[in-house]
Amino acid sequence: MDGITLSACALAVALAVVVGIDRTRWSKLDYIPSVGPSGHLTSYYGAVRFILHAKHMIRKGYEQNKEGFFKVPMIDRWMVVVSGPRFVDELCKIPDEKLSFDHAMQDILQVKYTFGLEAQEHPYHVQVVREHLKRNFEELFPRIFEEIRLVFDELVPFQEHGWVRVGAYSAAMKATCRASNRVFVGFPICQSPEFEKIQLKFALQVATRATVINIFPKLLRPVIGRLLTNTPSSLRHCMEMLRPIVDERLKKEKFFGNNWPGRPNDMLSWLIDVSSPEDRNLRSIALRILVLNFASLHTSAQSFAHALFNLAAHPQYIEPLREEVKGVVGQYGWTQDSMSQLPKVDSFLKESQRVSCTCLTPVVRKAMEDIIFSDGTRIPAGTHLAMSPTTMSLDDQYYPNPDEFEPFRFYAMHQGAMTKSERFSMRLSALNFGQGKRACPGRSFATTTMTAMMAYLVLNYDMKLEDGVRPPDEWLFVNCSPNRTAEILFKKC
Ligand code: HEM
Repeated sequence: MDGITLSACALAVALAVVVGIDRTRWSKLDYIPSVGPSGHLTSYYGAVRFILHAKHMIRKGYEQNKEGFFKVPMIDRWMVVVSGPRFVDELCKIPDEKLSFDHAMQDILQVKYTFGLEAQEHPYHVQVVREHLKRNFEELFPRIFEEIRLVFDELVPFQEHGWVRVGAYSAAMKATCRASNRVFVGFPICQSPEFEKIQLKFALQVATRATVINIFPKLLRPVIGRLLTNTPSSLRHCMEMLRPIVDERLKKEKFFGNNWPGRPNDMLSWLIDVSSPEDRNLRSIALRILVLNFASLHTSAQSFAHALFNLAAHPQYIEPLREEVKGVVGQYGWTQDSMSQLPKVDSFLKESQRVSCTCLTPVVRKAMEDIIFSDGTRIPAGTHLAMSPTTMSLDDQYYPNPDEFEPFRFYAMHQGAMTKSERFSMRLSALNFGQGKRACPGRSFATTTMTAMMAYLVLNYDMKLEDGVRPPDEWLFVNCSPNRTAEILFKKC
């Protein structure tokens, strides 16, 4: 054996030992049923399969453990999935100090090396979404709707007769980015392609870099993390774009306090309002805008693109949706309140989220101490515990004909008194936005904005797919993106 071969063998053995030792840390979970091989080394085969086959693997685990626990292999750990009403209820009652959202995110998103711990340590942006955005939404809705109208009129140029091809994924991304940033940073920055690019790139890079860092053993992560981090450059770009506005507002704030005439009512002003003196600066505020776009953009845009594909694949539902929108908007106009009076559009969006989720495990928590469930199952400290509402939603005990796309099934459920099982089905749907104290604070903003976008489109356009067949989704781990290149045909009606 020559020197190079010998060194390569030594390196391979060392890596196998490090990796094997890393896996033995999880031997306390041996008694929980696994999907795929469960040996310290063989489980890596399952972890590699999980990259592209998470949906199938989690569904298999669920079929075998519908009311209980199973585990799925990730590259860096096992993730335990909890199923069935009894244990979902129990998990929901465990406080955040014991089952931590922040610590799970630190591991999954490698927060320390992607956007930094400061946004988690001083989460004043979450307070702003939870309180200010909700409180001011009614007043802001006309601006959001104006942006929706402008962006779709640009994206689907008028053509007198005939169909226009539009890339559904990029259209959904652009529309969502502009509609939400109309409230986050205001006009004209919300319409800047450069600003949009910074937000999209940051979100994608955080996800990709976190995935790469997580492939390496714990010992090497600080080194890899520092080599890969992109926050400084994204933050610098975002700061450059926001500098003129934020500097001016901070200057006025100093002279006039927070009530000067003409002060814009938007996310930037609210962030300035609630930040502590140490955080009231351009850097901290630009970081919060990046983080908020990270939390809101891909989730909303992907859900909306899924809904567009589902509608274009079932164009027979356009007319009943259009009738509903015509009636309500004709009577009340485009307001936040009128958007809450569109039960068929709402049902369509919920059903779309049920059959085409963006994330199989929207709720993940890290056990900060050993957690014991009522059947005696012990989840050791350090374990990631997840729920997969989408997988449960494909079970016929909660939804009849679960694999069928039935856009008005939620509408029908609301018509009469709900059964116990239907109430749980509604809960599964809500779990796509998380649960408890850490549930998504942007839920009503996201659903109202998506409702307004869908209502505007069905009122103004016919839609179809070239061959009538929904293009395949793109899976990566537990995340499901709608097809990024497929087009939908639109015709002004
Ligand atoms: C369809 C769109 C959306 C979906 C499916 C979604 C889903 C989620 C989920 C599953 C969580 C974690 C909850 C948990 O673990 O219990 C979350 C957290 C969060 N979401 Fe959303 N979200 C959406 C849109 C938005 C929007 C539009 C905003 C902002 C306006 C937003 C802001 C946030 C924030 C700040 C958090 C972190 C909360 C915290 O740290 O306590 N999301 N979201």
